[in-house]
Amino acid sequence: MSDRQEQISQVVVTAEQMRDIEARIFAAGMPVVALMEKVAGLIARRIQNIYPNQKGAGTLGRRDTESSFPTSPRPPLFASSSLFFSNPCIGILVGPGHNGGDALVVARELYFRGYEIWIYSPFSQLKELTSQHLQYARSLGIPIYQEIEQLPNSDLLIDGLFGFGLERNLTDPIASAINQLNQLSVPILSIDLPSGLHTDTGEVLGTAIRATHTFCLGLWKLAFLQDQALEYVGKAELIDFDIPLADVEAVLSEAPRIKRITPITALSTLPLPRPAITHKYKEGHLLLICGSRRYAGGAILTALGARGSGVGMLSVAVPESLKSLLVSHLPEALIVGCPETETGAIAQLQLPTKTNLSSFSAIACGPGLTTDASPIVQQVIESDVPLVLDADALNILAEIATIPTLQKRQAPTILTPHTGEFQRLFPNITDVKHHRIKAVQQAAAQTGAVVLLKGARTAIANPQNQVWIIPESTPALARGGSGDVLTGLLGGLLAQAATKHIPVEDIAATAAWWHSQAGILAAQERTELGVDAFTLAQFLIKTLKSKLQLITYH
Ligand SMILES: NC(=O)C1=CN([C@@H]2O[C@H](COP(=O)(O)OP(=O)(O)OC[C@H]3O[C@@H](n4cnc5c(N)ncnc54)[C@H](O)[C@@H]3O)[C@@H](O)[C@H]2O)[C@@H](O)CC1
Ligand SMILES: Nc1ncnc2c1ncn2[C@@H]1O[C@H](COP(=O)(O)OP(=O)(O)O)[C@@H](O)[C@H]1O
Ligand SMILES: [K+]
Repeated sequence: MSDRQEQISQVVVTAEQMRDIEARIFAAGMPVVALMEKVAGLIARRIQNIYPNQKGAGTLGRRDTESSFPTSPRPPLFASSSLFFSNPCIGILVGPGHNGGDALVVARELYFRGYEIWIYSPFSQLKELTSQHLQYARSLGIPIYQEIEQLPNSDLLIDGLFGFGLERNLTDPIASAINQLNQLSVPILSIDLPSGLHTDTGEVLGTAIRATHTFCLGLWKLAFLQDQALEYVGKAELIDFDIPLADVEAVLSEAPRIKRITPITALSTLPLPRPAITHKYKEGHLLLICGSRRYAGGAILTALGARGSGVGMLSVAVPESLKSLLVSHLPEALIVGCPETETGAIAQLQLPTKTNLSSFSAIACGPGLTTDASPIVQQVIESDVPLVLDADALNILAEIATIPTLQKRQAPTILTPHTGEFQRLFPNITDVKHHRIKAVQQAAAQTGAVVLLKGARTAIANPQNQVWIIPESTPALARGGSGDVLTGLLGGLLAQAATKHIPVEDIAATAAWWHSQAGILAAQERTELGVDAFTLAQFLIKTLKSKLQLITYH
C-alpha cells in the first residue's frame, strides 16, 4: 500500500465535507462529466471482476424473462454466483441525482461488455447529466422501466438511487419500491452507500436498500462506521478515484478528525521492537484490580488479556479467596490477595510493603469487582497513575457521580463502556444508540478522559473531539468476557507506553484494533461460535504475528 493509499484509507468524511472536497476538484478544472466517467468506469470494472461475463461458456441456470413482481418465486440465493450464470442479467436502479448518473454509466459499460441489462428509472425529474445518460441508454435499446411491477428477473441489482445527496426521509412510491426490491433474494451492489441511509449517522431515512456489497466512492463516509448501518452496508469496499490529498487536507484541516485505524498505524503504536538493553520494570508494570468471589473468571480473563500485551510486570489485586485460583492460571503474575467484604468483593487494597499506587506504570480496574468495591474506585481515581476504568468501576462511577473528579486527574484516564454502561454513566447524553460518534465525543469532552465506546464498530474519542474508529470486527466477540480481555490488553499497552510519548487515544485504538483482529482470526479458524473469551486471549499473539508478517511482506 502506498503512503497516499494509507492516508486515504484513514480518512472519514461527512456528506458536507465530501461535497466541499468535490467542489474544490471541480473548481480546479476537473469536469464533472469526466469524474463521473472515471468513477463509474472503476465500478463497472469491479463488477466485471466479481460477476464475470462468460457468455458462450455455457448457459447454466438461465433465468426466465417474466416479471419478478408481484408473484414470481424468489430465485435461489446461489443464483447470484458467477459459477451459475454465464451471462448475468443486471438490473440498474437509477435515482434522480448523480448517484443515478453513476449507475447509468455503469449500465452502459456493462451493456457494451455483453451483459444483459435493464434499467429501473422511477423519477420523472432528473439532473441534467443523469438525464443525458438515460437518453443515451434508451437510444442503445436498453429496456427502461418506470414501474416496479414491470421489472424482469435479474441475477444482480445495482443500486444508484441515492448517494450522499439524500436529504430527507424516503416516502412512497420509492419507499415501497425499495421494500419490494429488498424482498427479492438477489444480491444488491450499492453505489456510494445503500440508498436510504443517512451519510453521516447511518440512520435509515424511512427505508433503505439492504446491500450485499457497497462501493464507497473516493473517501469513507461516516455511515460505514456506525453500528446501525452495518446490516444495510454488507461488504464495504472503497473505490479510490485519486482525490488529491491536498483537497482532503484543505477541507478537513479545521475539523476534528474522525479516522479509521489501519493496521500500519496500530502496529506502529506497539512497543516493538524492544530495546536490546531493558529489564522487566522498564517494559511497564501494570496493576489490575478486578474480580470478586462472585465473578472470579473476569479476573482471569482480564489478566490473560494483559499477558497478551507483553507487559513487563503484571500485578493482579483480587479478593484473598481468589488468590490461589489466579496463581494457578497466571504463574508469572504477582497476585495480591486483598481483604474482602462479606459479599466477597475487594474491601481494601493491600499492596506489598514499599509499594503504593504510584509504583505502577498503569492501573486497569473494574472487571468483576461488583459495586461493593466502591472505595477502591475512589482511591484509584485519586492516584496519579494512568488509569483504565471498565465494567463495575464504571457502574460505581455512575453511582458515586464523580465525573468532575475525573476532570481533575493529572494522569490520563480511559473509560471503556459498552452502550449500557455508557447510558448509566452519561444519562445526560441522549441517543447514544443512534449517534454513537457524537455521543462518545461529548463523553470525552465532559470527563476530560479518553472514552472507548464498545460495539460492533468501537469508537474512541479524546477530549479534543478527535475520534478513532475500528473499521472491522466480528459479532463472534458478542460474548461474555471478551470485554475483560480488552481491558487487560489495553492496560498492558498503556503500562508499556508510560515513558513514551504516544497519545493515549492511539493506545486505546490500537488495543481495540488488536482485540477485533484477534476475534476475526479466531472466528475464521473456529467459526463465529468458537470465540469464547479464553480462546480470544490465546489468539492475541497469533494475530499479532500474522499482522506483522503482512506488513513486512508488503
Ligand atoms: N459529480 C460526479 O461526477 C460525481 C458523483 N458522484 C456521485 O454523486 C452522488 C451525489 O450526487 P447528488 O448530489 O446528485 O445526490 P444523489 O444522487 O445522492 O441524490 C440527490 C437527488 O435526490 C433528490 N432527493 C434527495 N432526497 C430525496 C428524497 N428523500 N426523496 C426523493 N428525492 C430526493 C435530490 O433532490 C437530488 O435530485 C454521490 O453519492 C456519487 O454516487 C461522486 O461519487 C463522484 C463524482
Ligand atoms: N456485534 C459485535 N461485533 C463486533 N464486536 C462486538 C460485537 N458485540 C460486542 N463486541 C465487542 O465485544 C466486546 C464486549 O465487551 P463487553 O460488553 O464489555 O463484554 P464483557 O463485559 O462480557 O466482557 C467489546 O470489545 C465489543 O466491542
Ligand atoms: K446508492
